Amino acid sequence: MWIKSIELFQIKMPLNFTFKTSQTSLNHRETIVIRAVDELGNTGYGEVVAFNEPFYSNELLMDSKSVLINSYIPWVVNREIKHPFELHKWIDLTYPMAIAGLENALLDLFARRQQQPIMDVVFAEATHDRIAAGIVLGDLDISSLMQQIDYFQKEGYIRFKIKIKPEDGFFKLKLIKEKYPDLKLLADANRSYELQQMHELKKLDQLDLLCIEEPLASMDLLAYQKLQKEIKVPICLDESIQTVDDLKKAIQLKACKVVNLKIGRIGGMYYAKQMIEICRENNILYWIGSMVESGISKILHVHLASLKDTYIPGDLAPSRRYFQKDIIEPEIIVENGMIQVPKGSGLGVEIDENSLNDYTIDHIRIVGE
Ligand SMILES: O=C(O)CCC(=O)c1ccccc1C(=O)O
Ligand SMILES: [Mg+2]
Repeated sequence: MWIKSIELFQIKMPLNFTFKTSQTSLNHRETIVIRAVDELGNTGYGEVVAFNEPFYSNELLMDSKSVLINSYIPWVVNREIKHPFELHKWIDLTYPMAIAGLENALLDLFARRQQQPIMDVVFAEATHDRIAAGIVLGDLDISSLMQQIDYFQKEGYIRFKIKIKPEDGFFKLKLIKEKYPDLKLLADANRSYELQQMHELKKLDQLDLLCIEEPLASMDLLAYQKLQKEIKVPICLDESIQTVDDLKKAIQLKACKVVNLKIGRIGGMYYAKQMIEICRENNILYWIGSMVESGISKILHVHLASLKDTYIPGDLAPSRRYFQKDIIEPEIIVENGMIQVPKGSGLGVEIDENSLNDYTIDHIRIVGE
């Protein structure tokens, strides 16, 4: 396919709630939506999910934007691309979120052009038509936390991820477990514990958690190796696994039993597929996370989570939990705790251009000469 133009829509979406983790507090989500157009007028969309501050990854949205404009996009515009994964031969992983956004847009474009669902282009395997949703609750005070769990479990959600910090993480999880023993429960510490807090970390073993995500402040896999030897609860790595080599090293060291895969963090679907294959070969459990993003990236994660051997339901909740209005049509909805995986070509959803324009704070179009 011949790439005619690429557009960047820098968007700023107000969040319906303050998203609080051990590291930060978010009221808005700013990302960059990428639209790619081919010579036949087909379009494809991807999203660059970097943040404005380095609380989660070192890649900042402004850096993703400039590397896209100055380097990656001039490379693909006015060029014949046989397959979107060709990108990864030319572009390294210095800016994984920028490359993922561009790859995802070209992949959606390519799949639509071939009239194939996006998952069929990448994986030759059966997938679920519907998947279970998962709720992530921020670092809330205990009464709001219990209230929210009560509300969402009545709505049909069964899987809950709770953001925790050392000061009160165990206390909160224990109360939740006592009141709702049957929930599928996990916790994400976002690097807030020290290895020296072993006593606090070991207490998590009492709670029958599905896993503890990214507990340690240091991203040192040797520290994780030590920790996983000491605790029974499976360690799930998120931030610490950015490349295929990181994953191989973690497996070799037995530094984790579970991996949270997010397409932006690891640089695209090309790497997601490789990591899933590696997990399968090494009996590492994997599941699909997310990053408080618009429906464009979220729905791609819904597709990925339709693989049949994910460990637990993903961080995948309805559009309206996050935003008053999403930019995909139909929006992501959850009924009885389940999300329908879109059928149809590419991402299987349309883009609501009005919403996209409403949220846009900067627009750049790059065309070939
Ligand atoms: O609700 C979501 O989209 C996932 C929330 C989440 O946990 C998260 C959101 C943004 C950045 C990092 C993380 C994380 O998994 O650590
Ligand atoms: Mg996480």
